Amino acid sequence: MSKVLVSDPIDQAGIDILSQVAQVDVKTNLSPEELVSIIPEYDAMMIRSGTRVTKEIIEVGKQLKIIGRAGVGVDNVDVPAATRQGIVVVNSPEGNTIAAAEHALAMMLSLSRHIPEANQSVKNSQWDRKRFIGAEVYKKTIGIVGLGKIGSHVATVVRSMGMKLLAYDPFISLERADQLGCRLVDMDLLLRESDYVTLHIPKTPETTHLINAEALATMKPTARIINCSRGGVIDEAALSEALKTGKIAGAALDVFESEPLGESPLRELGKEVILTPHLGASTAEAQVNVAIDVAEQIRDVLLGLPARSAVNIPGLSSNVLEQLKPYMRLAETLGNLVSQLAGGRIEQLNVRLQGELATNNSQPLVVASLKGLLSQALRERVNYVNASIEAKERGIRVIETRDASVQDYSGGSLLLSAKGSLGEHSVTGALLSDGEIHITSIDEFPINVPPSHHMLFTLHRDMPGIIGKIGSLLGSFNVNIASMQVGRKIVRGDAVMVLSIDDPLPEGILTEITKVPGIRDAYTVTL
Ligand SMILES: NC(=O)C1=CN([C@@H]2O[C@H](COP(=O)(O)OP(=O)(O)OC[C@H]3O[C@@H](n4cnc5c(N)ncnc54)[C@H](O)[C@@H]3O)[C@@H](O)[C@H]2O)C=CC1
Ligand SMILES: O=C(O)CCC(=O)C(=O)O
Repeated sequence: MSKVLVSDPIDQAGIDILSQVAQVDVKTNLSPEELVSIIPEYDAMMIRSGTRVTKEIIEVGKQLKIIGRAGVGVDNVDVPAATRQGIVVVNSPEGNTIAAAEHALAMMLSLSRHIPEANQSVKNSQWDRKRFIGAEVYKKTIGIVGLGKIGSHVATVVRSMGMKLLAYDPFISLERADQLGCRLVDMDLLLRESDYVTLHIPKTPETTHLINAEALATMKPTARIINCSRGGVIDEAALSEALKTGKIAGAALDVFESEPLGESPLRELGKEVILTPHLGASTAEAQVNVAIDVAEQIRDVLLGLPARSAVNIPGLSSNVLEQLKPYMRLAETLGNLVSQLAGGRIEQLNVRLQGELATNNSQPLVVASLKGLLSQALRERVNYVNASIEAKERGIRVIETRDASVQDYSGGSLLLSAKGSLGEHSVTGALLSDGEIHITSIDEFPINVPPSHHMLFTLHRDMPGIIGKIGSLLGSFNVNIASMQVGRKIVRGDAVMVLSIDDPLPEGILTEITKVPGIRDAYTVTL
């Protein structure tokens, strides 16, 4: 039975799903050393933001197949290291959207009305109403940085509160911003005109310290900033200074450069600052959503099924995946076949999507072709996650082409050709109406055979008696032929023969076959 380590608090709904297929160990607050020592026995990890899944943990986690992040941000996982090791990393892109947006809104209103300080004063038996004069958000301008899922929900709500909306997001269209009632502007204008700035961006090299001393100096002295996205997008030292010197009026932060927040000048500030301990996703509803979403994906991957929100399998959204899955099987089979025909070191793989297939996203098919191509060399070490990296590291050049004009099979066909140190070979395949894979050409010779576990291919002169000779030779070695087909372009020219055989070819027989007059080459293949 598979073993899953849950190393952060996860809702029971997720644990129940995992328990259907695995032994689930919930061990929270582990030190990095403890994690390193126990991770080798686990097939999957489920985490929130508390666990840092470092390269060291990944490297010793030899059994790991999947790391599930019950939330959005995967910046606490070394995704490149996981990818290299073929570990799928999944998240829950939407499970906590509303929770995080509502936390930002709560922060904005709390900051405007000094709710935390006012609450504390009443609890301290005071009744000071003058100290807590607030500001209304109605008719004020809010600048939303990052108009993705959370930023969009914030926009929808603040619009209905009568605020004027500015947005900065270089990856969002004018139409989308328009739909949300936002004026898309540059960052400088957003900072200059906003009474409230709310950040909803990932932490990337571009967004790190996006809000620095210079940016803060641009803001109005009455402006307030809210960060419920990622620590590090604000320079905390510069922010503390700007608050202390009155360059801006307030800040509400849920996330920090280092978590848990240690010694910080932010702690010394008064009612102009609200700090929460990364609570954006902490609602009962969001925790159920993300736990179910991620646990289902871990369960599926442990059962050999694809994950719907993998962050490190390029181009595989769930819709694309469902539609292309049979063709990915085809691509993988053809990749495996062509690598065995080409033999030696492969230098280049051409992937041609033909007919209807030419209108599809090629990336999943390329990845599947590479997985098949490398499966002889890497066996189970290669998967959809690391196939592209492994190919790149081996210097395999990948060329993708499309030809919609080829109308050979309904649904289209896929042609792979591999060029290597021993020559070049090509194979074409398609799916028949029942979804069965068929190899439809070898080195441009038309054939129509389903792949089988053991196969023998010959290139020979099309002349009487040759098929009989191969049959007798195989018989003399006690090899049983399950099926046989010949493909040729012209009568008595060159031809290929494809045999499905019941057992692997015994040692030495391939050399005997190549000695048969008329046989130019012979290849044995295991699929
Ligand atoms: N505080 C908390 O507990 C939570 C925090 N988050 C964090 O909130 C952030 C936003 O999450 P979602 O809206 O779900 O992500 P999303 O991917 O839907 O949206 C992010 C947006 O940021 C934009 N963006 C990327 N680089 C940018 C740049 N340089 N400048 C401006 N915009 C840029 C993208 O175009 C995208 O529209 C993430 O960092 C996520 O980790 C999410 C959930 C809970
Ligand atoms: O797991 C959590 O509570 C943090 C959520 C979060 O930051 C995210 O989903 O990106």
